Amino acid sequence: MLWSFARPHLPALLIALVLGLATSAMALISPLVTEWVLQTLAVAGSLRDPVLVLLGLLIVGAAVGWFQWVMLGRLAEDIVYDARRRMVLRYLGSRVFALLERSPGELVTRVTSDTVLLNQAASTSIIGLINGAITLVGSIALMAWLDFPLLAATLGAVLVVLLCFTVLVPRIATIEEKAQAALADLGTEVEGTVRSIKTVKSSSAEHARYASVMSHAAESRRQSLRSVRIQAAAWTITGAAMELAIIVVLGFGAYRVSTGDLGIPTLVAFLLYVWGLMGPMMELTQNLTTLQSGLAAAGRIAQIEQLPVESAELGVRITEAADEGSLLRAERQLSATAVERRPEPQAPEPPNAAIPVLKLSGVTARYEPHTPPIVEDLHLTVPRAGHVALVGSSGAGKTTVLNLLLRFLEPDAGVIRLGGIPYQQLSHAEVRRAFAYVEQETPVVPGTIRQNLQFSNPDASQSEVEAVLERLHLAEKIAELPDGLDTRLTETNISGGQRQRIALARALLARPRVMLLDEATAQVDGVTEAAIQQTIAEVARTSAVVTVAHRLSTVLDADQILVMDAGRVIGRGTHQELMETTALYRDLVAALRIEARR
Ligand SMILES: Nc1ncnc2c1ncn2[C@@H]1O[C@H](COP(=O)(O)OP(=O)(O)OP(=O)(O)O)[C@@H](O)[C@H]1O
Repeated sequence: MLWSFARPHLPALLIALVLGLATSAMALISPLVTEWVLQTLAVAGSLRDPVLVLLGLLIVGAAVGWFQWVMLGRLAEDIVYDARRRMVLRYLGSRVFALLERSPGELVTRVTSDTVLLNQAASTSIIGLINGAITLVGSIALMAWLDFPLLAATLGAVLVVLLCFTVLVPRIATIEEKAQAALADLGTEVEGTVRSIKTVKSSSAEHARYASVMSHAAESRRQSLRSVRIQAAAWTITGAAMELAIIVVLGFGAYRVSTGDLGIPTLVAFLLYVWGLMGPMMELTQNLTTLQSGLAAAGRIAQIEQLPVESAELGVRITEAADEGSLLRAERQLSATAVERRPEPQAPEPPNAAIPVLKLSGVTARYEPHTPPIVEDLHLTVPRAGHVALVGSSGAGKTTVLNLLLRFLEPDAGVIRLGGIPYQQLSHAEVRRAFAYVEQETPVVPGTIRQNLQFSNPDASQSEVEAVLERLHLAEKIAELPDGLDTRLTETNISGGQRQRIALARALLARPRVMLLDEATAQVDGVTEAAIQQTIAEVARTSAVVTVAHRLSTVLDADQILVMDAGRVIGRGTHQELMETTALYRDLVAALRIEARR
């Protein structure tokens, strides 16, 4: 899996490997040159040549080392960038409720921190492992050439390290996985606490939240500490084994020098190799541990692939980084959506204006398979112009109808038609292009107010934007902000009602065939209420408006009202008709009257 992230960067990886090997080769030559220096000293010869060679090795080694470092850095960043690109595409292409089911904190950590663990594993440590292994074998070969008995003593120590690897490395992998999962949980906790900070404070629940977040922080610490302990053990054993090897070589070598079997220059060169072995041994230990964290991260990143996507074109493979095709297809699909969204300025009326813009026939839908349907056998016709209001008690399935219209949810049975064409024959983008949607909780989309207003119609002109702002009584407020329309929209610089009006302005600028409005259940201020009412009335003259109505004024104005109860439509008609025929409607209206009077 890890290799699949590295494979597209094979040429860079190979160059970095060759450079690494060159650096290692130079490090391997140094002790031999040292032996040469010592031997030259013993015969009182000129030191010029060996010293020049040593200097040359130093300079070339430094230059190659620097270049390799930069190359590896770039490679690592390329891998992260590529993985992030794939993940974000997958998020944007996935089915809405599959994405919403996962915690935002977790989705964020996958893109931000898991990718960083991955990059090192897929670049530096793959190369480090190959390089370390080759250097190790090279050192051992050169040591065998220098003195075989001394090598046998050294290998004893190397064996200890290898044994330690086989026992410890699999454990590091398991623990790393747990440590990263604990980190993601912590992310989820912090994110949720910050998001609900007002509720937390107003309920004096800081302590409870603090305890909960800190218990996750403690768990993360505990898992990371376990990982640190094992890594420390691996490092200590490696270090101690190498120290031991040096002592053995020193003692045994000194004995062999005293018996005349070994020259001092050879012993020094051999010792330098044993010292030099430290490098590759440590490199191997380090890289194996990094590789384990990377593998755990890659596993978590790969889970993103299980998010079901809306269409095959958006099915970006995360672990098949070499599969550039899937990535380009998804990017093309997204940009095609952006192009399609631009409304045609004078869309010619289709020849048969009698065909309703939306028609739902016998639609049944559920969020999870094998659960009771949330909407059952729904029939609904939305004419090309006019206002259809959905009313009903909480949980009746009104928002679910909007989810069906926007194709966030697919029906289990029945057909939805847009302008007479079944949804199945249209792409998700083609369906959504017909709509503008104002959510109940009007979220802040990251960006400036201008971007928030224009992202569904980037071609809207300045005068159109100004006109819409004027109409929704927002112009004055926006003029007061430090950067006007270019002020970043935050949760605090705009009030809830103003944010709703911004969402409404965005919907108006999109000039949709159908405007969907999920009214806020909470009371909104008078200005916003009047703006909503006036907007619905104006838009409904030329196009369709479907509202989930929570206000009396909205209900009274509607041309057609559907009363929903437990997923079914139990009454439909005008206000007058329903007052006479439907008891639940009378109750609802009575409740709204009380609300309105307050
Ligand atoms: N993503 C989801 N997954 C599973 N069940 C869901 C999901 N969204 C809504 N439901 C369930 O569907 C039912 C209808 O919800 P829906 O939001 O459509 O009701 P509503 O009529 O709009 O209510 P309200 O007026 O309170 O917003 C509820 O029982 C809810 O628990």
